[in-house]
Amino acid sequence: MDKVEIAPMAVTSLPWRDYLEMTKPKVVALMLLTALVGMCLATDGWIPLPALLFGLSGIGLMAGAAAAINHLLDRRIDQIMARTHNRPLPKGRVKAAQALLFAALIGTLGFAMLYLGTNPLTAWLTLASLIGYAVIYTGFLKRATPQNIVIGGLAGAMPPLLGWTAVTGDFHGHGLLLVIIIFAWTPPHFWALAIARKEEYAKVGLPMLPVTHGVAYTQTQILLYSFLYVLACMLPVVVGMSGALYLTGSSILSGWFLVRAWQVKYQSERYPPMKLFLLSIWHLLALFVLLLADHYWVLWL
Ligand code: HEM
Ligand SMILES: CC(C)=CCC/C(C)=C/CC/C(C)=C/COP(=O)(O)OP(=O)(O)O
Repeated sequence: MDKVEIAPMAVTSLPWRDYLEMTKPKVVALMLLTALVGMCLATDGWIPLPALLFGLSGIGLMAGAAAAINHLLDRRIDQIMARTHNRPLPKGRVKAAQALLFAALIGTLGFAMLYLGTNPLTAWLTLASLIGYAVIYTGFLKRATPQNIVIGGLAGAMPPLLGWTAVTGDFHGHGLLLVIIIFAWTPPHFWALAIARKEEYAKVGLPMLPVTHGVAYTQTQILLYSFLYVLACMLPVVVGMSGALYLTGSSILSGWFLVRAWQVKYQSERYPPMKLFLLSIWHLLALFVLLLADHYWVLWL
């Protein structure tokens, strides 16, 4: 019997994949983990189910909408850069109007879920984060200053606080402290990649730090922000939010990150910046899992 062959195009051109790609699903997934940790640390009991379900769905949908707007506004520069030229908009698989409609739909749905299912504070704060990333960072800062990701990084760092307020309906310094950790993490995370992609950013005229100030200066900044990051990682212990398990685990993680950041500065032939970019993602993930483990470990003792 003849084999029935499935044409590869039939698989690769499924439109939902393009829409999913525009939401930057892996980035949003890590953000949702940090939001979940914010929720868990906000309470000693169970997270109320509506806050958990509507909170995570709403934050995820609005972050996905912000990412889709980023794809829309960046479609022309994305077309030129090798890393991004295959994206749905530059390739014409999704039209600009479709992307806008998609972002508006999921963004509105996310806002409604947060407003009605959690509380107005969380809905407005998440909207502010969406505007911070999609409009202020993408539309303005990214093209204006090499400090773009330091300032714009605040929007991406917000999810733990959003998770916190989804549960409590109120600000708390401890939630803000988790934001500070991600805020300090963002420059080593992004500049490590920016060094590796320096030529591409220069080609499209984006003023990323390695383009405007050179690789050596960026490596120094990565090392300095890595010190800030490990200091920020100690804050949960300093304020008594986390205990011995977190202290032990995060100290090991911090030492490891500092050694790698030091190597990026002084031995980059042995440890290239792109490796630090990948490490940064696993590092933040491990750190937030530790915060969670420490929280429940202490409660169950
Ligand atoms: C302004 C702040 C940020 C900037 C400029 C930035 C930049 C980037 C860039 C350019 C990539 C793409 C790498 C590629 O396509 O190969 C990336 C990947 C990634 N980022 Fe960030 N990032 C930021 C904040 C965050 C935050 C807050 C998180 C999560 C808490 C995060 C998690 C990730 C993850 C998980 C990936 C890997 C995605 C994948 O492999 O598809 N980033 N980041
Ligand atoms: C509501 C809320 C929590 C909003 C946060 C939204 C969000 C998805 C932030 C992502 C941060 C990020 C990946 C920035 C890279 O953008 P880039 O344009 O520099 O990178 P690119 O060239 O890969 O697109």
